[in-house]
Amino acid sequence: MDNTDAYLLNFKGCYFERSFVDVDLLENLDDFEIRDDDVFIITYPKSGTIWTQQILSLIYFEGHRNRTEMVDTIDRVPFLEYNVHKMDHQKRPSPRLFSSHLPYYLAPKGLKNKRAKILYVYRNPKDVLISYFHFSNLLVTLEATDNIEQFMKRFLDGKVIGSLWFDHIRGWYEHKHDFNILFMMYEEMKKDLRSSVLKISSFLEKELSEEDLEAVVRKATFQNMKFDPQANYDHVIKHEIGTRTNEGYFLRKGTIGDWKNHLTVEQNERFDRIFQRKMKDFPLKFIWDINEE
Ligand SMILES: Nc1ncnc2c1ncn2[C@@H]1O[C@H](COP(=O)(O)OS(=O)(=O)O)[C@@H](OP(=O)(O)O)[C@H]1O
Repeated sequence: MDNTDAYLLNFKGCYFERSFVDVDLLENLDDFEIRDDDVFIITYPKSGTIWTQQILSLIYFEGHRNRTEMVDTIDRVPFLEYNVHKMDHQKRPSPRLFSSHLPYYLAPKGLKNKRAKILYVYRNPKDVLISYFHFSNLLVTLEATDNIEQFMKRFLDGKVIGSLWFDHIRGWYEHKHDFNILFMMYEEMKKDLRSSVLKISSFLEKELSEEDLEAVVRKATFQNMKFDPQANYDHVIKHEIGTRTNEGYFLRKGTIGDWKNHLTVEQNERFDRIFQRKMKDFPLKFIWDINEE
């Protein structure tokens, strides 16, 4: 039986997590007021959102020394369409930081008019798939399965939050001229976090001193975030959303190529064939297999 509708809500062709999505906001997205100094992190799920939230909140709020130490990342860089803590975004002081998994065609009009800045972070979809598989088994609000084949089918049918990976990235990339947008690749961030933070801060026109740069890089490593209660969403997922087990974490492995530990040779080849077919005329170059040190 297909349980998609029990967990997901389809709004104008894109799937959202049913339990948390703000339907009222979705219906009025076009008119959501955007400010020039707003910054949006836009991702397909499981591509590095929380990581980029951490980097941005450190750059903007100097989370390490500006009395924001006690504020969860989710409140510093809240999701637009998943307003978990019922914030009144119009009352938030500038500059506002947002996160979102929206497809390009649902973006508020102000973003399309190049007001505000967007960071679009993307990741090897095979690693996204594996991260998503574990996450779906962790959260009570997502449909669990212990069968990768079943999850892969769901992922390739686009019956997951954000719908089809291929459409999400293509949509944003092909419409990049409508937005003030920087594309960042998870694997590049992983390979060279320092250069990635510099690239991000330069796009945001936020100059960092050498000391601040070092602090951002240090606090945005996987190891540091995993043990930082404000950064790792532990409270939110365990006490507000709910988990099926006590074992899992939002920050699970944070590596490149974990798909190799999960997909069979046949599944990998099938995925590659679909990838080639869907992305063959796509101009953005992907370099997934950067070796980790
Ligand atoms: N600092 C750092 N370095 C490397 N990797 C990191 C980092 N922070 C988060 N992550 C990994 O990102 C994955 C979660 O993705 P998202 O934050 O986009 O998830 S969500 O869409 O907001 O639910 C998830 O990937 P997996 O570990 O492969 O499951 C996280 O571990």
